[in-house]
Amino acid sequence: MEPEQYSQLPIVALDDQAVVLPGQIHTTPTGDRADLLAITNSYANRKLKLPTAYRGSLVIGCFPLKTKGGEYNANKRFEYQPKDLYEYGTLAEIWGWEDKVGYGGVRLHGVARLKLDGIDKRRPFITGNVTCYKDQSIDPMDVTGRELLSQLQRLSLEAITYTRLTSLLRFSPFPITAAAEKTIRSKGLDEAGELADYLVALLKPTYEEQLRILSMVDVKERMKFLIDLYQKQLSDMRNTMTITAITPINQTPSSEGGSVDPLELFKLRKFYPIQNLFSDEHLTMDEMIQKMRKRRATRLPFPNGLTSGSPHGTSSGLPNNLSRGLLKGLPSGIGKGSDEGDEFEELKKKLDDAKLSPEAEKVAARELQRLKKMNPAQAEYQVCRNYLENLAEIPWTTSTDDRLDATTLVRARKQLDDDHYGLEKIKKRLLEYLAVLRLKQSANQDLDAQIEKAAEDAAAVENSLDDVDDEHQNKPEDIKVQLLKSKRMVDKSPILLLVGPPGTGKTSLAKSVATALGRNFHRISLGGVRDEAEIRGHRRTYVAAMPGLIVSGLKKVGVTNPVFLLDEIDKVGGANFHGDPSAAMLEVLDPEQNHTFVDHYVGIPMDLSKVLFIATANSLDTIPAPLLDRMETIQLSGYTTLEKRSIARRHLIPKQVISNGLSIENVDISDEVLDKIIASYTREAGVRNLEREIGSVCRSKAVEYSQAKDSSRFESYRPQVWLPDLEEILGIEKFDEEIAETSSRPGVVTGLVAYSTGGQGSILFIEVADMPGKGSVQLTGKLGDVLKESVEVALSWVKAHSYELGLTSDPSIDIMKDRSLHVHCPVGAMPKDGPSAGLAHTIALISLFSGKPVPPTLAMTGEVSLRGRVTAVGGIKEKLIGALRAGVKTVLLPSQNRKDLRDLPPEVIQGLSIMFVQHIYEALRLVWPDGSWPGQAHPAGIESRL
Ligand SMILES: Nc1ncnc2c1ncn2[C@@H]1O[C@H](COP(=O)(O)OP(=O)(O)OP(=O)(O)O)[C@@H](O)[C@H]1O
Repeated sequence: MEPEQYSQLPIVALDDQAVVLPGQIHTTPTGDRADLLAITNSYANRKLKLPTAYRGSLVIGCFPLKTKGGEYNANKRFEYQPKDLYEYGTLAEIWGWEDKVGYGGVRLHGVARLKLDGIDKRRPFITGNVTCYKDQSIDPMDVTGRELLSQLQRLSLEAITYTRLTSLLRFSPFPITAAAEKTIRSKGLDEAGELADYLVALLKPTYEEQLRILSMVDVKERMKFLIDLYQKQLSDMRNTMTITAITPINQTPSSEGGSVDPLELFKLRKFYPIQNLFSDEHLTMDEMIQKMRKRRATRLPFPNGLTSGSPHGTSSGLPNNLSRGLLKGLPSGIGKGSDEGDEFEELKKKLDDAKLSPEAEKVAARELQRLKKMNPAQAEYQVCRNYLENLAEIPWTTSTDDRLDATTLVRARKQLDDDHYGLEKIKKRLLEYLAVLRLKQSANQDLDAQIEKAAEDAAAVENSLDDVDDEHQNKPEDIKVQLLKSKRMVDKSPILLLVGPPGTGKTSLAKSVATALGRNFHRISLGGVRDEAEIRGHRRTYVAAMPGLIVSGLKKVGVTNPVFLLDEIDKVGGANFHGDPSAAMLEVLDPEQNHTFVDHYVGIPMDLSKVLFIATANSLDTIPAPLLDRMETIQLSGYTTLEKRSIARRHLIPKQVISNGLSIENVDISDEVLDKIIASYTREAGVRNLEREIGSVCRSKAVEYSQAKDSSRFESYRPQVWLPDLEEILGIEKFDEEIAETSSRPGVVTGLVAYSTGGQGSILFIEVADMPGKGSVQLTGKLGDVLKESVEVALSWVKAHSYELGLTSDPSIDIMKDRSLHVHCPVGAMPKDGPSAGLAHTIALISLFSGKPVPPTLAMTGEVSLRGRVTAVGGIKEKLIGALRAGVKTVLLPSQNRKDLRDLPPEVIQGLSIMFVQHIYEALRLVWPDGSWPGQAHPAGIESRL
C-alpha cells in the first residue's frame, strides 16, 4: 500500500518514555496539558478536520518525546513544543477519556505509523502534515521475507517456551503465554508487520529500541531488528536462566487460621541450568520436572519440618486451581474446566475428520490418551496438543484427482505453449513424462478392476467354505488377488531437475506442469538450508520443535499428491555440525525410499511417493553426486536476443502492461526499442531483468497515461516508446556491447568468452605487444592461473615451431632472444580464466611475429596442447550467440565441438560461418589463406560450414 499524506492532523506528545505501536493501547495522562483538553473540546464541538478514511472515529497523531521538554504557559497549562517530538509517531484512535480526578487520561489505540513532515499551527494544539505508512504484506514469493517471518516465529515461540517453563514453576499466568503462542502461529505473510509490533510488547525493549522500531516502516527491516533482539534475549536466557523448582510441600495446614503465602513456596528452591535439562532429548517435559524434583529432594535440606514428596497440602490462599495441582505434585486434572474439555473434543473431532493413516491413527489415539491425563498448565500439555494438531493437519490420505485422460497431452502441450516461448526440447521431455504417468495410471485402473473382481470371487469361495474345516490357508483365489496386487505399478515418479541460468523459466515451467495436471503446487526454497532439521523437522522434545519443510509443505497444500518445486537445490548446505541437509534430501528424493519418509517431529512414516518433485538448480557443480544420481536432469540454456525479443513480445510485455493497469493498445514498444533494452540494459541469460526493465517502461507510460487522463487531454498521450525515451526512463545504458573492430593490426585477435555467471557469451580481444627485452612475458587483464598457463603453452609452441612457421631464418635462433612480450586481455577489471583462449593466443603471437594482421571479424576459441592440437571447450552456444551479436562473421571452433552445433538457434547457424580445426596449422591456413604454411602432415579436418 502506498503511503498516504494527511494534512492538519491534530498531534499530541505522548507522556515521558511512552511509545505506542500500531495495535497497542495506551493511556496518556491528561494532567495539566493544554493540548489534550483543547482536542477534547474541539471534538465535542466537531471542529476537527479528519482524514477521510477515518471519519467516524477520532484519530490523532501521537508522537513520543525526543527530549523531556514541555513547560507551563501563561495560563498555567502544560504545553509541548514541536521540537520536543520524535519524527516518527503513530496514528491513533481515541478510544475514550478516563476522567478520574488525579489521573485522568486519554485512551489511545495505535493504528498505523506516521512520519511528521511539518507543523501547521501550534495552538491550541499542534496540527501538522504527516505521511501515514500502513504495513505492506510480504509477497509469498519473497524468500527472505518468508524466512524472516519463520525465524521470528521460531525465536519468539522458543522465548515463550522458556518463559513458560519458568513461569509454570513460578505461577505466572499460563493463559497469557498460550494466547501469545496462538497469535504468533496464526500470523501469515500479510500480517508480518503486525506480528512484529505485537512481539515488541512481549520483549520489553528499551525506550531507544522502541523508538527505532517505531521508525522502521519497512516490515522486513523491523523483523530483522526484532530477530536480533530475540536472539540476544534467548542467548541470555539460555546462558543464565535457571529454573526454580517447586516442591510439593508438606506444609502444616493452615489450621491456625493463617493462610499460606505463595511466596513461601519459593523459599525452597534449587537452581539448575536449563541446558542440562534439554540436553537429554529422550526426556519429556514431564520427566524433566520429575527429575528436577528428585535432585532437589536429595540435595536440599528442608527447614521448618518441610519435606518433599508427600503430596499433602492446602490450597487456601493460593491462586485457586494452580495451588491444588501444584500441591499434589502436578497430577492430572487441574484447571480442566469446560474450556479444556471443549478443546479436547475439538481436537478429537479434527483428528477423526483428518483421515489418518493406520499408523498415524494409533499414535494419535495414544497421544490423546496422554493429553487427557495431563494438566493444561504443564508445558508438556501444549507440546502434546501442538503435535496432535499437526497430525490432524497433515494430509495422510486426501489427494486431488489427476486430470489424466485422453486430452491430457493435448492440454498439457497447450498449457506449456501458452506459458512459454520456445524450449522445445524441454517441453517434449515434460510431455513424455506426463504420457508415462498417464499410461501407468490407466494400467493400474484396469488392474484395480481385476483385483476387485478377484476379491469378490475369493469372498464367495470363503463363504461357501465357512462351515468346512479351515485348512484352506492359501486359497487359489487369495493368491490370485495377491498376484494381481503385486503387478500394480507403483507411482514412482522420477524426479526432474531443471538446470539453467537464472530467469530461464524453470519455476514457471514447473508451475505449468502442475496446472496441466490439475495438481496443487508448492514451492520449497532450499537455498541456504544449512540445518538437517529444516528438512526433516526437529525432534519433539526440542523447544519450539516444528515439522520440516516437506511436511509443512504437505500441510499447506492439504493433499498427498501435489507438485513440489524444490527450488535452488544446488544451494543446499553440505554436512556440518547441524547434520547433513543434502543427505536428508536423499531420502526425500529416492523413489525407492520416500514412501516411508519419517519426519523427526511427526515420527510416523509418510508416503511421499505420490508427490511430483521438480527440482531446479543454477549449476550442477555443487550438487552432491548421490543426490544428482536420483534426479533426471533437463538442461535449459540462455536465450538469444531473438528468443528474448519473442518472449518479451508474447509474454512479458502483455504481462507487465496489464499488471501496471494499462491495456495492450496503451503501450507500443517497437522491436528496435526492445533490442536496445535487451542489449544495453540487461546482460543475462534469462529474461528476469528484461521483465523488470519492461515493467519500468510500462510504469512510466502508466504515469503519462493517467496524467493525460486526469487532465482530460487524451490526445496528448502517445503509446509509442521511442529510443530516446529509454535513457530518460531506464537511465543511462548499463552495458556496452563489445563490437568487433573494423581495422586490424598484428598481435590482436578476437577471442570468445562465456561468462560463468548469467550464462551470457561475448567476444574478447587478445592483445599481444613486443618490445626490446630479455625474453620476459608480462600478463595483465586479471588473468586466472589456467589462462596464464595457456599463454605459456601458446608461446612454447610458437617458439618451438618458429623456424617452420617462417618466423626465424634459422632453427637455432630463439625468437624471444632480444624481445619481451606483454599479453593483455581487456576489459582489465573483469577476472578471466579458462583454457579456451589458447588458440587465440597462439594466433596472436604468430600474427605479431609475422606482422600479419588477423581479420577483425574472425573470432576463435579452443584449447591448444603442446603438440599443437586444438581441443574442445565449453559454452559454445553462449559464445556463438555473443559473437553474432558483436558482429563477428567467421568463427573457428575445435572439431571436437561439432556436436554442440545441434543446440544452436537457427539464426546463429545462418548468421555465422563456422569452421572446425583440429590443429594450429589448419587454423593458420584458414586465418591467412594466402600464406604458405607448413604442416601439410595435417591436411585432414580442414572443413568449413557456411
Ligand atoms: N520461455 C519463456 N517464455 C515465457 N516467459 C518466460 C520464459 N522463460 C522465462 N520466462 C519468464 O521469466 C520470468 C522468470 O522465470 P522463472 O522465475 O521461472 O526463472 P527461474 O529459471 O526459476 O529462475 P531462478 O533460477 O532464478 O529461480 C518468469 O516471469 C517467466 O514467466
